[in-house]
Amino acid sequence: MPSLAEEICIGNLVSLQTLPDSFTWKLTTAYSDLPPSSATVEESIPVVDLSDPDVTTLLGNACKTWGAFQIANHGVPQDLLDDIESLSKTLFDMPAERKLEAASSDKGVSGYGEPRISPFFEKKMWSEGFTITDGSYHNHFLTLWPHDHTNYCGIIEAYKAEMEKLATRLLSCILGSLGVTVDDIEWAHMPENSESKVGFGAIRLNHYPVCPEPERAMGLAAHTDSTMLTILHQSNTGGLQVFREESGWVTVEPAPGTLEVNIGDLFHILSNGKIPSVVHRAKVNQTRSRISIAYLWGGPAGDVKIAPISKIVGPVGSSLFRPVTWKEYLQIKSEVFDKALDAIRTDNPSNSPSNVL
Ligand SMILES: C=C1C[C@]23C[C@@]1(O)CC[C@H]2[C@@]12CCC[C@@](C)(C(=O)O1)[C@H]2[C@@H]3C(=O)O
Ligand SMILES: O=C(O)CCC(=O)C(=O)O
Ligand SMILES: [Fe+2]
Repeated sequence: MPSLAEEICIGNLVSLQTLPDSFTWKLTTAYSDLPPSSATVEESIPVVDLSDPDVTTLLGNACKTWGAFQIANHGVPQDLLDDIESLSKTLFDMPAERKLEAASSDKGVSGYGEPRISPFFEKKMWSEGFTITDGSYHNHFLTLWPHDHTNYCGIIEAYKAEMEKLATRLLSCILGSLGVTVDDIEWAHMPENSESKVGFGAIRLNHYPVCPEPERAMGLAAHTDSTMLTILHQSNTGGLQVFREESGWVTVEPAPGTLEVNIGDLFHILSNGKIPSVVHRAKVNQTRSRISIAYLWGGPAGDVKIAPISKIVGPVGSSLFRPVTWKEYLQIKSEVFDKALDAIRTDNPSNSPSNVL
């Protein structure tokens, strides 16, 4: 019987020459690895310069076509990106036993561990990570860095502040491309929600160690983020792939100075389906390990319901999704994973009151 450290920590597997069966994926299911026959040229997601005068149109097109894009001139200081990347490296370089002292509890999400989506897959993913959803990372950091935790906590706080600023800016540009403003979001007018119109979701530090057989392994399986949007910083090693029906899996090469943005399920709901949430995954590498840092921008806190923006639905249109709170949506996602959007669709016969127990 393997110990918890052997069971959970990919750090113990890097010396292996072959992939254990429990980590070997058959990549023939839902999203094929092969490009569709219609895909002719090698494609890539757009890089949008945020200082471009046409930024609203450019972001709108990228969102509608891909649900993902890279951004240049985003204003996040390079030093901060370097700091959070080196914080992540320091953490993942620790021995398995040390990392496990900061493991997320059985019920909790925050802390060190496997990707949260792991239970939905038969095979294990070739990655480890650390999730920050609340203040509990202070205690985890104190355990990991007894003498230096204040410094590391400061990096997280500064990162959160910069990312929130950037996410808010992106939200207003993307809404602009749909002909609406933040004030058209119904919950934005609620006085009790004035402190934070969209809530913090999570920061996920991901580590993908060198892998003996990358073709047969999976770093992070295909998923959409539940968020409004996710801002991703990837180290200089590629691995992120986004899926588009017409193109198949497309690798997002890390371009120096850029950040990658994924549209999440909440934005899909707000836009009444006009903007897709992007299916993405992370592949691994035979010679280089990889770090990525995802800032997952969540929904509004508490009882506030998220629903398609009325002005986008229009006077005669119909709302594709029923209203849900962010907490409720995360719960649905944790139960039905990739069927979560279907579970709240108003035109899905299995969601009609007579079919809901
Ligand atoms: C706020 C959240 C989004 C997330 C679930 C969580 O409660 C905390 C972890 C987040 C994350 C990060 C990696 C990918 C993802 C799908 C996962 O398994 O955990 C997302 C979740 C999500 O977007 O649903
Ligand atoms: O590591 C990556 O490139 C993807 C990470 C990701 O999708 C996530 O953390 O949600
Ligand atoms: Fe993701």
